[in-house]
Amino acid sequence: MGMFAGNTTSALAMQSQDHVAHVYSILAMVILPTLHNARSGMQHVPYFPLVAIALIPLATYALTTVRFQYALRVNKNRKSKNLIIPVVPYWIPFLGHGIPMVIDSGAYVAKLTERFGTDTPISIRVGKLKFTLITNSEHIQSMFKNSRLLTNKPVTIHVLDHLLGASQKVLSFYEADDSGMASKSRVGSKVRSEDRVYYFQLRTAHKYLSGQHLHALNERFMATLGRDLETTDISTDWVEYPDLYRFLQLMITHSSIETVFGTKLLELNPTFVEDFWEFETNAPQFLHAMPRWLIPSAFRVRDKLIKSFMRWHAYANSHYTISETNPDESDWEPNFGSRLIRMRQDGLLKMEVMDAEACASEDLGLMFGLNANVLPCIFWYIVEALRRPSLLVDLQADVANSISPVTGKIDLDKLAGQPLTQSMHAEILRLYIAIFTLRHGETGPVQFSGYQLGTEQLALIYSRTGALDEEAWVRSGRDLKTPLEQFDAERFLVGPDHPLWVESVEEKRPGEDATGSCGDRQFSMEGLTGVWVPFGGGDRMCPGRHYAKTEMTVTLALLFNKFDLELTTMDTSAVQPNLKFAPFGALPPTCALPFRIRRKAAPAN
Ligand code: HEM
Repeated sequence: MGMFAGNTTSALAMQSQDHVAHVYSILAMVILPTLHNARSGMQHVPYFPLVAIALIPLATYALTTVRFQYALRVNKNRKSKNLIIPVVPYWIPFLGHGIPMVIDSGAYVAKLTERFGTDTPISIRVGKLKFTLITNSEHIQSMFKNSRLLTNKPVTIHVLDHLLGASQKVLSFYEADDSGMASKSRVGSKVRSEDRVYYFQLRTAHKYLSGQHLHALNERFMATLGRDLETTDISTDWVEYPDLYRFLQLMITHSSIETVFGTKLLELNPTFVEDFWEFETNAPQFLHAMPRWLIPSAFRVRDKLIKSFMRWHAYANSHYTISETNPDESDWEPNFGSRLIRMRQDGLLKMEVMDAEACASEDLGLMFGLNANVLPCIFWYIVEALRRPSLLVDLQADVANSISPVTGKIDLDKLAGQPLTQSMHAEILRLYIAIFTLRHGETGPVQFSGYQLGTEQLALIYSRTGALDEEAWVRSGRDLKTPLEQFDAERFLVGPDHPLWVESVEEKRPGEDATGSCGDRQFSMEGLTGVWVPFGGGDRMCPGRHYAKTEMTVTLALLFNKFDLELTTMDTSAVQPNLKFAPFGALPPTCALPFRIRRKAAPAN
């Protein structure tokens, strides 16, 4: 049975009625005798305060249940306008749903979705915070259409504060930016154009992670990783390693950092890659706002990373003058690396609040975005291929089909458009990303699908909801030969006799989410908007998604081109995605996966 099967609004209403009946019977058992006793002077009995305290949760649950059911009833009559977002019943006043949200928010949101279905958005309370869970793909699309009115400010500030350790001055600076995301400041905003930090961050990321700049980054990543794999000391004899994830972390992160941030950051800070991954392992603890005294070594390594960035910024700024207007400025140079980094530095230094430490924590944030989600995805990309030898052969055939006859090198745009490679990439993200996307109406309430997101509410969209929602996938025209809990590299492929097959597939520009077609197989995302959301959505959708795809596909292509790589254990069932990292992004493996590797012998001649 589907994860959300049978969860219709009426089922929801019936469930609520059951709750109400249950609550009333408890109240009848506890409150009525208590009232009677109270009247007859029993309040002097020593356990009376305990009974009174016990009554508070009961009364709260009763009231919130009645309110929940009332909302459902009203919605039934109103059909599609001015609908009320029902608040999930809770027991403890003020705290609301805080305890399960703090313990494991991903699991709790999944549980609520399973219980209440996806027809109606539902609201939960965590102290003063009010979240609206949007689980229906049409509601999600409707919400993302309002991008201009929405912000992710509270999330950005939480990340800056707890993950990146930004100062109070920086947090207030972000808080004060009310200029919006359009190229012109919002009317009435007094923020200096140089201080439009949200607009600046997003515009810079979009500009320098797409088009010609993306092309340059892709090529450089391929060349850098190719060089690093060539020069690594793995010989033509088999060598065993205990942990594939660790091996990839050290190997790929180095190439990825050099591509985006240049060579000097790593030269000046030789332990940077190891430090970064130690910091990253503690990301859930930081994001749960754990204080320094509870995780002192995690804080120490973060302090070290901040100092590493500061040392590098000081060096690079004294050896290179950044200028956006300089036509000779190349796409990449060793001090600052890519244009993305140079243009960010340039803009950040124009913001008065951005001192050396603040600039360092900004780049730590970008470094996190660059690596923390991609590396686990690369790991699963390789492991799922190794688990199915014929899949690995087919993926390598995609690579072989993408070799340019002119240059003899992989044509990355062609590789990115191969249907199986596209489907593999989409499936890895579907299964191994568990991320909350949050939105907030910045200037007033926001309407979506007949509901209203109040200014005090945060819309919460969980990538795993759509990823595992059978009803939504069937609605999108897919037949689910493999259950959604399982991996299927061909999940996004359709054949000529499939209703989703498109006769003439338009040529798309590099970097766009193209529909790839090759022979009798076509990659199709049709009907999955709002269902497949690993990169968020709307105007703020991850600007690094195209580069992330290159990293995954190129790593597999180069690794298996240069090396033979085999798992040394046949039973990999213990290697599961670690849900401790939900809902913060990609899920690393729960345990180490041993493997062996040897360099392919050079072809004789
Ligand atoms: C598998 C890999 C990745 C995943 C799953 C991922 C996911 C996300 C998500 C969910 C968001 C928030 C989107 C929203 O709120 O709608 C985001 C934002 C962002 N990502 Fe990624 N990301 C990935 C890789 C990358 C890479 C490689 C880069 C950089 C090169 C990057 C840079 C960014 C930036 C700069 C933002 C913030 C955009 C803003 O200012 O709102 N990401 N990413």
